[in-house]
Amino acid sequence: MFEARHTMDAPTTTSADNGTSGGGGGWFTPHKQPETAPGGEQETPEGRPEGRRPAAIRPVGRHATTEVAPGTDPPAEDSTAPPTADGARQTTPLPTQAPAPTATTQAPASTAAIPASASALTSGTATQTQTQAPPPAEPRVPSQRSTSSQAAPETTALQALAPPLPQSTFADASQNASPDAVLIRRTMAEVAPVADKVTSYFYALLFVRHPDLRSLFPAAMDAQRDRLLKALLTAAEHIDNTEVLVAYLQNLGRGHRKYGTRAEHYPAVGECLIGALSKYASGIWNAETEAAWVRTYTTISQVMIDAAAADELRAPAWWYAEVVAHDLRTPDVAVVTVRPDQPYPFLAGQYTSLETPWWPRVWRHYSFASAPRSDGLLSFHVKAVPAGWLSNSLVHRARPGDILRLGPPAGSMTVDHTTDSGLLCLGGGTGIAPIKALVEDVAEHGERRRVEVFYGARTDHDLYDIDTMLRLQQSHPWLSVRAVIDQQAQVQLPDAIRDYGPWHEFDAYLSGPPGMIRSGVHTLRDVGIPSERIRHDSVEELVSAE
Ligand SMILES: NC(=O)C1=CN([C@@H]2O[C@H](COP(=O)(O)OP(=O)(O)OC[C@H]3O[C@@H](n4cnc5c(N)ncnc54)[C@H](O)[C@@H]3O)[C@@H](O)[C@H]2O)C=CC1
Repeated sequence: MFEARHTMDAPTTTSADNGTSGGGGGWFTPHKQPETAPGGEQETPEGRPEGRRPAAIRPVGRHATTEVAPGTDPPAEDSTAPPTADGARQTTPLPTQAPAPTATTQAPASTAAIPASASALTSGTATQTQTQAPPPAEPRVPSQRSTSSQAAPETTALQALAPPLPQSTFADASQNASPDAVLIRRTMAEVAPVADKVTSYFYALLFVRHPDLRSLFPAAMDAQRDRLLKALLTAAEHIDNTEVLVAYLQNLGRGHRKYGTRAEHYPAVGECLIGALSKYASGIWNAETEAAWVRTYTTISQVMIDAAAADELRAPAWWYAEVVAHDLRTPDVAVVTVRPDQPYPFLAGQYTSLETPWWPRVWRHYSFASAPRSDGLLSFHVKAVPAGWLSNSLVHRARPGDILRLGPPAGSMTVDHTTDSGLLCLGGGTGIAPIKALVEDVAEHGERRRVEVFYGARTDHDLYDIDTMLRLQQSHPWLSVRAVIDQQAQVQLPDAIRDYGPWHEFDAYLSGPPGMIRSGVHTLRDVGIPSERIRHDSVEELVSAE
């Protein structure tokens, strides 16, 4: 289902370890190395480009737990427990209430499962402080195409841009796995039942041992704390799939620049990752397994570091953007238009990550609702969701003059202009935003490609952008727009296409809620569109943002 046309970013450098060298061959030092105090002496990297390689990592798992004194409290966190998505108060925010990481103490369970999607290593500016209760998880809007690259809407970690790695791409990855991959997956299987504990322990270790890194993360870690770990574990699990993984990690590395992530942070993360895994996979953990993780993490982090370094040469870590228009289309949907402080290059169909001044270091993904414009303005369709603090602030609080921050563009749900295939576009709710951008993109290329848009909404009142779409239809004879309203239609959005077609000559684009994406992929395959011609935002990412 993941299309193969995804364009990989050019390699930014020759990455250090390809995962096949000897154990501990990177700057990441296995636990058998003499331990040193946090921030103390570290192994000198060898044979690496100057300056950008991080220092040695020292895993701190069961072999190092005595370094964290029992009863040691992790760095202070907001004392106000963040509300959960359903409005309830969370009683165990992390890492504040996480027991000190020791060999015998378990961190509190989180709600996250380990293998998941995307990314966010750290986030936001370290200079801002936040005293309000942090926002709970919020649906994010992404758009990574089901291709190999990354996701939509960043979820996560190594954060907003951490495009989710398409799991299904690796359906057959278990066959012919490398020895390291076998050991990695064995570890993952071992920790799967205690994924929440691994997550909690990982962040507790990270913030106890490296308190300076705490300021890179949002005040509220409830929604985002597992993003980094998820991204790392997802990448590790697919370490054999070089092509897809490199693109994913490069995007992840670039996306982390806006959080203030630097090369020297990676060893700290690596040692805590190994520390958490070795503790909770103790039944199978041995020197061989640790060496595999060291090699794998070294490879992963080096690709990210190199991509970030290359990106530094051509783009800012983030853009400031002033709100210049705010159009409340329904009681809970706004079209927000911003003017970036400097040129913002992107492609129609991509998404960005967005931070408001009201929730520092909390980023969410939103797709660009227009193709690139000559005036440089960008627009987003934002729906205020229950308990979604960032989306509510964008819909109900943002006004012209407010300054937002934008991360880099991401996602590969873009139009392939090398073909003249028709485009079948399904947009559900605010998922119509990138679909509109794709239509504008086709129009600007002056091609006479058929574009068939199906726009789904719960009620006719929810068709907040139908006027725009109908205007486009009037202007372009090659464009057809059909509204599918749940309350009135016999079938939901994806199945509605069955009454039209044939579609087997079309490229398909899906954008909307995860359920729509899932059923849409099934329907599209069923009507004869091959998987490699179906593009959509990452379901993993969408799910993780719910
Ligand atoms: N704002 C943006 O830039 C983007 C938003 N998205 C995602 O789009 C979604 C939009 O949310 P809402 O507007 O509340 O949409 P919604 O929940 O009201 O659903 C919109 C329509 O999608 C279809 N649909 C929904 N669930 C379905 C299912 N299980 N099976 C088949 N069809 C289904 C129906 O036609 C429904 O009317 C969010 O998940 C958001 O993350 C995706 C890309 C961009």
